[in-house]
Amino acid sequence: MKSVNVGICGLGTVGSGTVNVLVRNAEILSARTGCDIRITQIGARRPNPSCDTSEISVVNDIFEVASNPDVDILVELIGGYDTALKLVKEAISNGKHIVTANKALIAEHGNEIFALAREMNIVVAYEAGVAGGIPAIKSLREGLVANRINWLAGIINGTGNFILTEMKDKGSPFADVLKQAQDLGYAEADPTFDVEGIDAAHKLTILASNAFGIPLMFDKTFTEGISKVTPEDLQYAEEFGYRIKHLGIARNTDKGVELRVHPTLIPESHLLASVDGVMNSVLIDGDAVGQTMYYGAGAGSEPTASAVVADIADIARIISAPECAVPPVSLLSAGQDVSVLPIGEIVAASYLRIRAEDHPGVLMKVTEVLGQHGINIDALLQKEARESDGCADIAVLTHHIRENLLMQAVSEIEELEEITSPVVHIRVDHLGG
Ligand SMILES: NC(=O)c1ccc[n+]([C@@H]2O[C@H](COP(=O)([O-])OP(=O)(O)OC[C@H]3O[C@@H](n4cnc5c(N)ncnc54)[C@H](O)[C@@H]3O)[C@@H](O)[C@H]2O)c1
Ligand SMILES: N[C@@H](CCO)C(=O)O
Ligand code: NA
Repeated sequence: MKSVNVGICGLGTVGSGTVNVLVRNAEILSARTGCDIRITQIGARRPNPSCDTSEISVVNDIFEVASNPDVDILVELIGGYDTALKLVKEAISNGKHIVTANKALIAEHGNEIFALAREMNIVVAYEAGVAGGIPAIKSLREGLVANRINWLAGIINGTGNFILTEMKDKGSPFADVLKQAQDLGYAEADPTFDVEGIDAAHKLTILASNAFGIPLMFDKTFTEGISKVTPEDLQYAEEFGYRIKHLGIARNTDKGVELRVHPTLIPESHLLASVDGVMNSVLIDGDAVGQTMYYGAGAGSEPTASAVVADIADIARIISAPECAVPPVSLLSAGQDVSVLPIGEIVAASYLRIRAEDHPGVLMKVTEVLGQHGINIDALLQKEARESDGCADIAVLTHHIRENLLMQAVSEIEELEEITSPVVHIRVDHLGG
């Protein structure tokens, strides 16, 4: 049986989970891959009581792992950009295959990393970085390989989904729920990455690249977080028969590719609407298969380790198989330049929340502005004025409209003297329904 030697850098939440899964399931893994997969070295600043490393060589300097001749696969689980990039490049240059859970690194430096990997004939695998334990990348790369992918949409940040769920179900304050997610090891080192949609944009960039065969285009991904979603919006959405979810959406259109992350109203009857808590889900529409949907834990120690170890097993098979039997672990294609549709050009239905002074005729003025821009109202509700400020909320669902046109109407509504605060705008998506 061929030995495959693994070096792990970083022994935090995911690193310790990876050690535990590799050790606990060693027999199953060797039966399934035909390889003896063993951890030969760990690079860590300190031991982690969540896993037993007493029989493994542990060094402080992670760069020792990158140059260790007894390491075939370097597993990067330190997170962050600069050191991680240096480590991965050094390991590739030394002929080591890479497994990483670092979506920030792949989304922002992946084009450079893959170019180097191609030169060196090295595999770089990153399943754990996208939707944690869900085999989303593997599904796109292998299970759906026959399809032209039309679009995909996903709840791909566990922390954000956890926050929206707790706010809706328990009315819990934002800060308390975020603290809980941090304590459970779900949140990024900088939790604004979760809350402001940057983490989801990293993952969407990677999904879109795999789905459409395009370069990684994180800089062109439109990103809006959940920090401005209020309990009122969650409640009004529910009254309209919708839920608000933080979605990453990638669509292949005639005019260009849509790449966007933002809070989204989706019909309450849609399967994605019931994906709650830290769970993730990815919905993919392919021309042959139609829609397929994947659901599972998007974060956490062992769920994420499950994907890290799956990548290690894939690479073990590749390096132990005769060349003619190499399984299909492709690198991202270099792709060609593609145009990404500016957010103003997308055509979507929308939810607007307009806070207005409670005077006769205000509702008419608002609907008149919408009508003048050719914006059709699908549904509307007005709430009683609050005693505190004498203002009432008007919530509107519009029909599909190009976003630039809608924004013109919104700024005209904001100019009306009875409108006391900025209009809240959340996009609506029926997700192919
Ligand atoms: N936590 C999750 O649920 C989850 C899920 C998917 C992906 N990820 C990604 O996995 C990676 C690791 O996340 P985590 O949650 O395990 O983070 P973590 O903070 O728990 O662990 C990172 C570990 O790396 C160590 N480290 C950092 N720099 C180091 C260095 N130079 N030398 C030695 N050790 C160093 C830290 O001390 C820490 O123990 C990140 O890229 C993260 O985005 C995490
Ligand atoms: N912070 C991320 C971890 C998984 O990538 C999340 O909450 O989804
Ligand atoms: Na995954």
